[in-house]
Amino acid sequence: MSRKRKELPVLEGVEIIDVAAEGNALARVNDMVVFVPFGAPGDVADVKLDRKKSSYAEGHIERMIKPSAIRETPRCEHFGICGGCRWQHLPYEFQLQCKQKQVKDALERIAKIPFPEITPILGSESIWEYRNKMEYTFSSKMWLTFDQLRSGEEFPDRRAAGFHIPGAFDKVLDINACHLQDDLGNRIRRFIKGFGKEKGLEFYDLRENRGFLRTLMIRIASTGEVMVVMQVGEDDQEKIGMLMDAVASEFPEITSLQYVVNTKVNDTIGDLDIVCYKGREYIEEEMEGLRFRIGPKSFYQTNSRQAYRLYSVAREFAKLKGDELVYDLYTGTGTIALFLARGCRHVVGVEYVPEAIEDAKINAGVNGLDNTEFYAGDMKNVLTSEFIAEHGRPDVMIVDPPRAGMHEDVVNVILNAAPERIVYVSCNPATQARDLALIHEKYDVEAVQPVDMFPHTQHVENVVGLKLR
Ligand SMILES: C[S@@+](CC[C@H](N)C(=O)[O-])C[C@H]1O[C@@H](n2cnc3c(N)ncnc32)[C@H](O)[C@@H]1O
Repeated sequence: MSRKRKELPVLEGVEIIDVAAEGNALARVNDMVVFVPFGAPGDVADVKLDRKKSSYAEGHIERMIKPSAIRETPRCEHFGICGGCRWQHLPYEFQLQCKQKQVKDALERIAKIPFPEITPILGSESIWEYRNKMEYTFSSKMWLTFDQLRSGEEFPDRRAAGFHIPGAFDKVLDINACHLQDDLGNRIRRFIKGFGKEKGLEFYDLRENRGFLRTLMIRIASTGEVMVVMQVGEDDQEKIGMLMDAVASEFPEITSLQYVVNTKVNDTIGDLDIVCYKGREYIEEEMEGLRFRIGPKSFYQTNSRQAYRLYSVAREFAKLKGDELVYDLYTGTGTIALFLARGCRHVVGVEYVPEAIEDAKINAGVNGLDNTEFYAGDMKNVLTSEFIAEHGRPDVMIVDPPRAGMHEDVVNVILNAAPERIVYVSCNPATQARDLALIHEKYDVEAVQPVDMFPHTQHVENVVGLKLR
């Protein structure tokens, strides 16, 4: 979304024919693929090119000639500027079809292995307010839209709280309402922004690395518990106390109010001490009677209800009878491991982040599950043939790697361990398909079930059940 556009041509009367990667729409003009953000299949429009490469181009809709019949009015006032929900103008049913196709295409074009019919994607029951966690950034440099710039209006007060614009690290789109989380999240953010302005608390200058209000994380659990973590750029206890007291008194429903002082240049807080100002240090999520403690640094699937459906699919594909040894690789805070622990003999969880492993152990204790053990470290270093000799050959392996998929060494150790079943949960069908092509050496795909965790985005989760041949 650069403002310094090179003078490239306007392509007239372009028909959008499909959706493509990164949530863009796609057109074909004289054998050239043109990616068009916020287009809809069926749109006919004049498209101004912004970037041209040898094999493809990127452009934006300059003039709509005939909008697609499937278009819907986006709910969000920030649609088209905010990088978040790029598919709000597409009906939810159509979004689901696109995600189903994304999974099928990856299996056909990348994995190139036989697979059974893909069961219809499990759509999200809530398509709004489905996120349990949101993170906002405060900035002294509000992003000005093209319309605002063209209007000639002056914007002397550019303090903002919202989201980064892709490709503009120092500017933030001021958000009035985001519909991805319960409206309480909007009210808390708006209150802190208003309070900050009223009391003269400096909004962070991301270029100068100066200021007080930096970021805000809001978690609203399905149990109703609410966590707020305010990141500030100065260790000024008077200001911190004033802000925290005001938030606590305005929002008594907050059960965990925390802050962190960060004077570093980057705004990651993984290495910093977070101070609990009021309430408990964690909130709890609940799933089938299991309680999961979530601290400010803990990972938890952001769509709680769909996480339950995702884990239920994983459990179904694992076909546990009760006496199995299960490995849960990339276990995070051990949620899948604990979810399965009641239905098998023993679970071994492995994960990179030591704090997540600590959470997993705590959650095992909270739930009285003594048939689990967890290990922290890089998968390719931890999961070795020695590790398997020591902990036992697994009957079932659940793998849920990050977007990059699995390291080839890890795939090889899994193939040598040869569990009866593998359940591969993935947030990236392309890398999952790449890994499946290797796993296919010894395994057949038994079942494929996509799950939608993120309505209005192009992201899709996919679960594949595999059986040793
Ligand atoms: C998609 S998350 C899965 C989390 C968990 N299964 C859940 O549902 O909550 C992927 C996890 O893999 C971990 N991870 C990433 N790279 C890793 C590596 N090289 N070795 C071990 N774990 C890794 C991440 O920290 C993250 O917790």
